[in-house]
Amino acid sequence: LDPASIAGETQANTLCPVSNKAVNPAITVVYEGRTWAFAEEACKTQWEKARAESLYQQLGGKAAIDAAVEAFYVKVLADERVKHFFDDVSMEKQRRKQKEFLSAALGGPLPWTGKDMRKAHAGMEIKEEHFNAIAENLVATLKDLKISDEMIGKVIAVVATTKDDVLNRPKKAE
Ligand code: HEM
Repeated sequence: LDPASIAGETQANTLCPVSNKAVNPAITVVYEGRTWAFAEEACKTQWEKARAESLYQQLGGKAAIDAAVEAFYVKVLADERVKHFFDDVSMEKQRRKQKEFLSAALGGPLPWTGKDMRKAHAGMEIKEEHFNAIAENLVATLKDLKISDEMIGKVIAVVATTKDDVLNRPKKAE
């Protein structure tokens, strides 16, 4: 993915995030403080529709995801089943990365540029019970935030797509 297709904090993107063509600077939308520019009106329409339909936006966008990840790691670090995995981890960095990863996975506007989930968890000996404990903490967090069971189910379905990679299981045949 070309960085020129990502709106910056202070300047708009120069390549269209939908068509990858040069943008028309007159066709823009401001989303969470960043100005996104598009090549065509149709690109803008498509992008806005994708945002509107995303779990990311339905959950409340950046503010909601950030708050959820903060509360999630409070639970994780209090959970005897999994807290030891994070003993030597910078939690400030971890919270930032998880916000970015989950935001992208749930359909937020910014791409994930970190490690793939298999590499990120390689060599940690994470077992299914650990994965399930982590998922349980996420469900409890979302319940605390009064997210509906239907939405929680959808979020967990997205998180579950990382399971084989996080557990370092062989990839399923495609
Ligand atoms: C449930 C799905 C999970 C997701 C979406 C997830 C996501 C992530 C992400 C985005 C990172 C940062 C990757 C990077 O550095 O670019 C990470 C790192 C990490 N994850 Fe997970 N994770 C999941 C499950 C787990 C589980 C089950 C455990 C252990 C119980 C775990 C333990 C860790 C640890 C310890 C790191 C830090 C590695 C380091 O910086 O040294 N994760 N995870």
